[in-house]
Amino acid sequence: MNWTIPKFYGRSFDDYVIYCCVFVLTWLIPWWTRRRSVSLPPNPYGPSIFGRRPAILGAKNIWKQYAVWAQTYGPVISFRSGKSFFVILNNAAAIHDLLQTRSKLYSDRPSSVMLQLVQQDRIFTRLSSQDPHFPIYRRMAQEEMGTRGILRLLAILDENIPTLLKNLLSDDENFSTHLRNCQSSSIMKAIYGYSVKSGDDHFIKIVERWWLVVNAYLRPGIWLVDSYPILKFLPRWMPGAGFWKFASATRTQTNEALSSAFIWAQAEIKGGKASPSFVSRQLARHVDSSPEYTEIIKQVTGTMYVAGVDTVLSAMRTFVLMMVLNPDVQRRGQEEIDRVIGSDRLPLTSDRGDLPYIDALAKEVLRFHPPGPLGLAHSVTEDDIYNGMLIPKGSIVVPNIWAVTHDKTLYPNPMKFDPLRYFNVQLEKKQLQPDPRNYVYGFGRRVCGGMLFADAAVFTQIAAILSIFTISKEIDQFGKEITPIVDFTGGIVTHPEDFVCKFTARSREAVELVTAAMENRQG
Ligand code: HEM
Repeated sequence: MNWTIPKFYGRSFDDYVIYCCVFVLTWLIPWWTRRRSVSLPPNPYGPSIFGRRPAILGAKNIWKQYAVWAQTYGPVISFRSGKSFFVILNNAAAIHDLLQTRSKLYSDRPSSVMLQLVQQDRIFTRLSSQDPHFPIYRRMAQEEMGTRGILRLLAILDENIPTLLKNLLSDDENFSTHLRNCQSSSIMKAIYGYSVKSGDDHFIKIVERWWLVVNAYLRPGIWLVDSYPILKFLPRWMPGAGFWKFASATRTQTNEALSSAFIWAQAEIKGGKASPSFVSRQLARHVDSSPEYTEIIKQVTGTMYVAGVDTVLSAMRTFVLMMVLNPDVQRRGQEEIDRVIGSDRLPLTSDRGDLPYIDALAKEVLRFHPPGPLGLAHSVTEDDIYNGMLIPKGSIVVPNIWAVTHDKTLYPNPMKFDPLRYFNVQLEKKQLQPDPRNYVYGFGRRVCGGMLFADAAVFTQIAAILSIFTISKEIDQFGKEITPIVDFTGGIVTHPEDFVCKFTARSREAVELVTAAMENRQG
């Protein structure tokens, strides 16, 4: 029998063989050789047998473990978890070189099958830097919360302080709840023009229920379907397809969390009753634009709430813990407030320039425990080579912010809580320690979209609390002081583990000041 080789598009099979050879010789082999000549960053776990690693990013204290490994393996370490390849950057130089200097390459976010299934890949913190809408998201955040926009928002932060102080006066046991409500109220007002009436607020509950789920279950590496995307074709009734149930419940929750307050704000604007807000200004600015813009405003503002409450709360809980454990620092802060502000009024956001010690104290809180010790993971869009190591395209790149803010070469004696480290006169070597805000708010094109708002909120709450209260150790039933342990939860945003303490009003005048501030607010 005679075999005839068929022709495709007028070319013979031989032609295609030759094209393939040319492709392999001119592109594939050099690429392969280049890739083989550099090695991956050291893997502290050693070779993996089954290709799957435990989900580790949100584990408690994992940032400390990475920092310890960095001492043995160098500042850049890597490992594989299922199909994901993780690169952890453990010092300021590596973070600067990759996430800042090569920001164009390193600004993507890791996506995953699960994120797409729950439709979370459109929220600000998760949006791909390759998405055509990404520059619009960033521009919007800049317009509303950048150096000019922030000036409109400072009054909101000041307005919410009297309620916080009043709540702490009447019920210091639940100080975390009061701190959370204060920050939630400020954000809801700034974003939607919505005034939160009680801690039991309907909109806040919706968002917080959703965020609890997201924080706990949407970390890279948790779901098997992320490592083995083929699993998404499993019929929903099959064992192992339980992720479908989670995905569909979370998708509904996501939609509700992003839409509820937004729809309320739209109705207020339509009815001519709205107070100025992020939503009202942006809707007015894009009044003739497509519905696409409305969707973007909804995604951006919804993310602002979730990104902005837990983070500030974490910093404030660390502040309270540090005040319990460092009474000298607390006293010094109070002295500065008494000297500069006096006892006739509460400190305001605008007092920052006159309160350098409180300013330093706020920085030290962020350094001592960055609310996101591992920041938010970036992802790299091309193969890259750094210091002779290959960072493969698609790697999940994690900045270990905690390791930087506890690097002895930058911050001597890093476990000491010491605001004086930012005053160069205090340092024998005259070496100024870097401002930790350069690290704790993230890097490059993905730097925190609400950084100035967050920073002003942390400063104002700290100054106001120290002007009215002394925070101290709680006394147990046997009359002994309870010393809290310095220990932090796992998660993306991490908090001090629950602890008890007392808020005692510093004087009768302080109590009267709070009462008067509340009356002014209501009047
Ligand atoms: C002390 C409080 C806060 C800290 C420590 C903090 C820290 C961070 C960090 C580390 C990132 C990731 C940056 C990166 O990927 O390199 C981030 C992103 C972000 N933050 Fe904050 N944040 C805080 C408060 C806020 C507030 C109050 C808002 C809004 C009102 C906000 C909005 C955002 C947004 C929208 C992003 C996503 C930016 C993007 O993906 O392009 N944050 N933040």
